Amino acid sequence: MTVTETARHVSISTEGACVDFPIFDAKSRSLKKTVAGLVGGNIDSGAKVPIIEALKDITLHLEHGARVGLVGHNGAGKSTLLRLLSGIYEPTRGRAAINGRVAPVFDLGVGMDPEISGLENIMIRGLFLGMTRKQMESRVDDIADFTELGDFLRMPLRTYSTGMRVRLALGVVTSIDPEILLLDEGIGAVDAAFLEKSKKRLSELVERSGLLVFASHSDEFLRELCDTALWMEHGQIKQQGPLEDVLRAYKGAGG
Ligand SMILES: Nc1ncnc2c1ncn2[C@@H]1O[C@H](COP(=O)(O)OP(=O)(O)OP(=O)(O)O)[C@@H](O)[C@H]1O
Repeated sequence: MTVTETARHVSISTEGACVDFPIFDAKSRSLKKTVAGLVGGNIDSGAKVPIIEALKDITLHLEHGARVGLVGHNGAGKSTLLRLLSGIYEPTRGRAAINGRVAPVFDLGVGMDPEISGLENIMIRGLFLGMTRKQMESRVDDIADFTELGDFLRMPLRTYSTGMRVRLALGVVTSIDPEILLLDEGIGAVDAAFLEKSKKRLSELVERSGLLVFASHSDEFLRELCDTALWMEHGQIKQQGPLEDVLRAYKGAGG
């Protein structure tokens, strides 16, 4: 597919989209005692079954070229929004339309098999992220070099430390060519030197991708990858605009 064709159709639109989670085994007494805090989505305890309103009335239009950072307190709805934008969650109400091939990178370890080797996992993970076998075959050597895992690449993944797994996953993720890249920060486990090395590859990945939405608690990372931002609070969009404006407002509000 040519760049122009990609540019023409890559987009995400949502209209009044809501995502609710009914909780069937909640303890009603302790819920009544709950005081409203900054953290988490809204809980509607009026109904028979309490409902967590993780996302409420999300109206959003993102086009090719968008580089959007997601900020907000714990439980504000960032991960749920990424899942809605990826098509993993259908809106409970409202609508969401996604045009383009999505690479959801929420959990770096997802799609990894502990019983097969690092090299085999590189292949499997690449296919899961929408690449073809041929594309992965031409990239596997480069990924293997990047991870610096050497002979461990022939060992089963279950023998890896957490940081080693993240190296492998980051190697694969940063080698793909996604139309829509949805990224949840999960890279804390690698050592500082490797993180520095990953930044360049991450930036290049973002440049190659048609549209980026990146949920992160790190200003530094957001500045590196995004130019606009969306501030989520209690499942709603509190502010959307240029990255620095949104960061300033969010920090000013105690974020
Ligand atoms: N599978 C689920 N079942 C029930 N409630 C959920 C589920 N997933 C998310 N929630 C609720 O939805 C709200 C939003 O959660 P979400 O994970 O989207 O927040 P977040 O902004 O990504 O938080 P964090 O920064 O802590 O990762 C929270 O109140 C959470 O309790």
